[in-house]
Amino acid sequence: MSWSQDDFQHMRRAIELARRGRFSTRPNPAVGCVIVRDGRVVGEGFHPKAGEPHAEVFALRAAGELARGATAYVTLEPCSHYGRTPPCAEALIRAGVGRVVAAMVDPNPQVAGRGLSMLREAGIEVASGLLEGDALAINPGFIKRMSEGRPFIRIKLAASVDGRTALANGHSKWITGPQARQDVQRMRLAHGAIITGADSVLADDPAMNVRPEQLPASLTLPDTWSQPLRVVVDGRARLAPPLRLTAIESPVLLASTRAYGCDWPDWVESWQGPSRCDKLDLHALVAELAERQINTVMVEAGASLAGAFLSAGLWDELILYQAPKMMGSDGRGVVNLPELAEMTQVPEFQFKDVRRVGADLRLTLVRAES
Ligand SMILES: Nc1nc(O)c(N)c(N[C@@H]2O[C@H](COP(=O)(O)O)[C@@H](O)[C@H]2O)n1
Ligand SMILES: [Zn+2]
Repeated sequence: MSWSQDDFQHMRRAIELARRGRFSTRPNPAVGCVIVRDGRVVGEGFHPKAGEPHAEVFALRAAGELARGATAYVTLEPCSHYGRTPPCAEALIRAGVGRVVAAMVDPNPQVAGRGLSMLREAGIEVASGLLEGDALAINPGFIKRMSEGRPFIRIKLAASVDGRTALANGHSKWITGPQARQDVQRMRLAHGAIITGADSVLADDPAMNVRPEQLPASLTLPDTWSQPLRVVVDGRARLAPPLRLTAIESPVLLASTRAYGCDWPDWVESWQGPSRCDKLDLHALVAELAERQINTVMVEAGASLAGAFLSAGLWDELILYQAPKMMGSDGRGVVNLPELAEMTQVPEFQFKDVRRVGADLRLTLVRAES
């Protein structure tokens, strides 16, 4: 498929529009649409929130009669099904567009190519795959859940340059600087759930929420944003109020293998899952989160739980903030892994991105290519 300079320009704009919804559309994907007639943009739209119209509908409304014979650039294949809203493919056909360019096929099994087929069958010229990599990068969680049935899991770690997270006596505040901590706030916003462990809650009494006043000033929060679900892996149900985490009125899920002997506020739900090797089965927890339509999960946990997610293969991206400090070999390590006897057993990663955040480094690692 060959694309013109104009095609690239309009799809780039559609991607920019899609990104406006990235903090508010979950469980839906963030999608953008641009309608162009005779080289002139006649309509633009993005999906702001699940339950509200899709990007194509906003763009068609803006274009009105000018949509007839126009080209619609959409970052995701137009939908073909009745979900919370009617099919966009039908709306595009009714509006009489002449050409539809999609960046990628919708991995939702209810759509999966049917939207593009409907358009083709109606005589519309259809092309797909323009700036696909950029479109894939907007919705990693939606794509993961639709194609593999589990959320995209990001493990966040913070350590000194010698890989320590705390002194031997447990003191750990603060390893990274204020800009790295602000970066974590921004990252939390993009996740449907944040997971931590009971040990971290008992040691640090964290709130685990997004604090808008701590977000970068350059970031405009849409009115429709929501707090991520805060999840605590508390296998033996050791937690009890009062906790900062449960005092803040936004959803918390306490995941354990047994019942609690105490009462929690209405916004705190306890969920009992199966155990595996005497611990809460993390596969079952992740499946439960997918069932609850959580697309992206950030694990912000201590060395044991982070290591357990890694060892179980339940991860897609590792974010490691490294502070220019040394805490010495008596300090605590960043992840616990089972004892390894051979170098061939050492888990290998590859760097996807390395950048400075204030005084610290932020390393993004993914699985090594085999
Ligand atoms: N092409 C397209 N544009 C949008 O703006 C969208 N939000 C979607 N989403 C697809 O439709 C499903 C959600 O449908 P409802 O909002 O429930 O009607 C979502 O799972 C995607 O497959 N697609
Ligand atoms: Zn749609």
